[in-house]
Amino acid sequence: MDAPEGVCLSQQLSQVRLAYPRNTMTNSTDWTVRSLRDDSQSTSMALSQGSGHERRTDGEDGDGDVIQDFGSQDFFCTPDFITPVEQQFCVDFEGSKENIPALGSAATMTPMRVKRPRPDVFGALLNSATKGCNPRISSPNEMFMQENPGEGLVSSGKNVEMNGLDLFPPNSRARLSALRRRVQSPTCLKNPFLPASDEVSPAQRRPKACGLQGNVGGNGLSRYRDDFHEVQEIGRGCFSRVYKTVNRIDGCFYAVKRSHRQLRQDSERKQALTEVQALAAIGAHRNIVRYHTAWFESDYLYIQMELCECNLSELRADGKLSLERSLIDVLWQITQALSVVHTCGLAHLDVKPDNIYFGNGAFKLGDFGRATRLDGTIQIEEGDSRYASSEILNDDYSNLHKADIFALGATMYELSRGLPLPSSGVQFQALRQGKLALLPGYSLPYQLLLKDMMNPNAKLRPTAGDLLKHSIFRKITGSGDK
Ligand SMILES: Nc1ncnc2c1ncn2[C@@H]1O[C@H](COP(=O)(O)OP(=O)(O)OP(=O)(O)O)[C@@H](O)[C@H]1O
Repeated sequence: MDAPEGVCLSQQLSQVRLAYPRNTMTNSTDWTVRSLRDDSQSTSMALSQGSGHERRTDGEDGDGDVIQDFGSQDFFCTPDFITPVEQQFCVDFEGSKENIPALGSAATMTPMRVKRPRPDVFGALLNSATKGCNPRISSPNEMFMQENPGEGLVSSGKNVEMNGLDLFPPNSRARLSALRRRVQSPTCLKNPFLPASDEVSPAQRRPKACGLQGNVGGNGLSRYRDDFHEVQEIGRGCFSRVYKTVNRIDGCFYAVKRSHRQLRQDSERKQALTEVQALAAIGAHRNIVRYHTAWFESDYLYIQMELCECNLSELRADGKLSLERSLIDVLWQITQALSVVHTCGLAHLDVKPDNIYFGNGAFKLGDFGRATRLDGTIQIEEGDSRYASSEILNDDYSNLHKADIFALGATMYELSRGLPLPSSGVQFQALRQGKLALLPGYSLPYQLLLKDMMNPNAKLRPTAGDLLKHSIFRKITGSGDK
């Protein structure tokens, strides 16, 4: 062979090295190596001399030459790769499926697995598939090929395997199911910054196999399952179920609320999103149940929120809320929440003991599912009639912030009295006329304050801002001018 041919071969060999993974070795076609080595000996010494890669062993072919690195027969294991004229080596995998058959095209090729342990490759692959990060990618195979050119591929007859899973053909549902089965929820991480009392126990951190019905998204993947470990169901309302969960990344507990129904119509989605959008608009406040994020999955709405311990109805039932002092504390904190809500131009419209939570050392207003704008630009859905003021019942929405004050007064009245409020009848009417029963054991200023808050005339009720200045809170704030 003359020099130019040798140079050409060297260039081709270096291309092969770029294109083909190491260790894809077979010893079945060493004739090609031998002939090439003989031919190229004069100009491609690096292939056989001084490189230190060549090693003599007793190979199966009896020849005894198995070369384990660059220049070995492994780079020439198929006739495809030794085509001498206008040879087209695949340097760029770039997700092109055209490259794939070449790996398995030799009839005599011994299947040999090249595995690189990549524990997260499926999770990453599926995650990015969900998020549609690359619109050019139409299958997990292509995704892997783009992200890991030339890596982890295994020749196995007609198809190519990755980590033992045959990934082709691409349009196979069974293949996707197999892929899905291989995805294991990661274990929840421990948050080292949490106090010991808030730590998630090892049992709670353990991955769980099953849970919510219909938890898998339309593309077979679940953000809920991926991001959260479900501990238990903690409550049900008319609209949703609420689960105690642990976030797998930050290791903290959260409440995740999932709609009962699949929300397919735009109108029902819009309605369901009221709570999310109201909470997002208001922002974080110590006395408002904190909203973190929300998403749709299989047409169910999921809302990630701060986890609370209990609500006021439960506290009252446990006898922990009977003292005036503790009720004034509740009133002070929820009035602060209402002050923020009203300042943001919103009304809650469903203030009641069930929707006031205790968690992280504070009382918090929650369930903003009926929140609306004070300016009346959003359709109003009335809340629980037991706490509804007379003007709301008469469809007068001109003082919506005062409707919240009435509902908070009614809430405090109910908790103080220890009896459920009527939803109709004489007593129901009396309360809307400002006729409150005496509350034995409670101070006069406290009772008068509740009477003010439940004044039949909305305009005469104090605003949240007025309330915060009331002298009854002096012990809490150390100030107050009334
Ligand atoms: N952030 C939270 N932390 C702890 N428990 C919660 C939380 N949010 C809700 N819950 C529990 O889940 C139950 C149902 O929640 P919620 O009342 O908000 O459901 P809903 O269907 O949206 O409301 P509604 O029935 O009032 O329309 C509550 O009664 C409460 O026990």
